[in-house]
Amino acid sequence: MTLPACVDERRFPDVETADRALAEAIAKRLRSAVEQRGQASLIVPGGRSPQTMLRVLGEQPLTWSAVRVTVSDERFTSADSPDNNCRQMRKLLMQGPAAVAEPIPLIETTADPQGALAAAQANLARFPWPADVTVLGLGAEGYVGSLFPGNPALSADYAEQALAVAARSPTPPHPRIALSPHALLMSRWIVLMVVGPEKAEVYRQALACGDPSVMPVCFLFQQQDVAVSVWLIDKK
Ligand SMILES: O=C1O[C@H](COP(=O)(O)O)[C@@H](O)[C@H](O)[C@H]1O
Repeated sequence: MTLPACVDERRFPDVETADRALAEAIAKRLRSAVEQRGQASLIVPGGRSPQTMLRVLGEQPLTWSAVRVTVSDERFTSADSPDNNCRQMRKLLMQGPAAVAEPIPLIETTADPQGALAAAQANLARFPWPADVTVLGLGAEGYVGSLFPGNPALSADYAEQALAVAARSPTPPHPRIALSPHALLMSRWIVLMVVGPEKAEVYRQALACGDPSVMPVCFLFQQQDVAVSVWLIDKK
């Protein structure tokens, strides 16, 4: 299958090699952003795909105090819940050298669900856009972040969108907040982690599908402004 012009696929024989290569590539970009602009910004996903990579990335030498980090999406959970993506980011990435990076949470309290979207927007105003690096996981139904099939943001005009949008997982329990397609495409480099044969099959289906309202990841493939590297491990 011919790949979209914005996509380059990088295939790896195993997860360890892929995670180390990605951590080193991200660190290189963040280092160069700090050198050129005095600051750097990074978006990371929740879920299982990035877990080891985040640990390896957090050990990389760079001026982490100049780096702001946020998550691609968040669930309405308490900050100490194992399901909280920002908690995972702090626990895995922000150890060792990366402990001094500045985290920007999307949801800080579950006490005010009505005000949560406005609060997320306010937090995201502190994030230096465009993101130097945005890492995304690929969900089983072809979603990225918490942009699940049918989310209205996937069929709206991206240029008109807010940075964060309301989202709901098809399987309960948590309502969510997701970075919008507009926000995710405001990146200098996007990496899509496709880990394992099942996800590789989802990725191939998405390339063939081409409709973001059915397989949300497709919105990454239908643009020409941002390079998207697919970090592909299609073996067990
Ligand atoms: O719910 C979510 O799932 C996706 C994919 O997770 P994975 O465990 O299949 O890697 C993740 O990227 C997203 O941030 C998370 O909230």
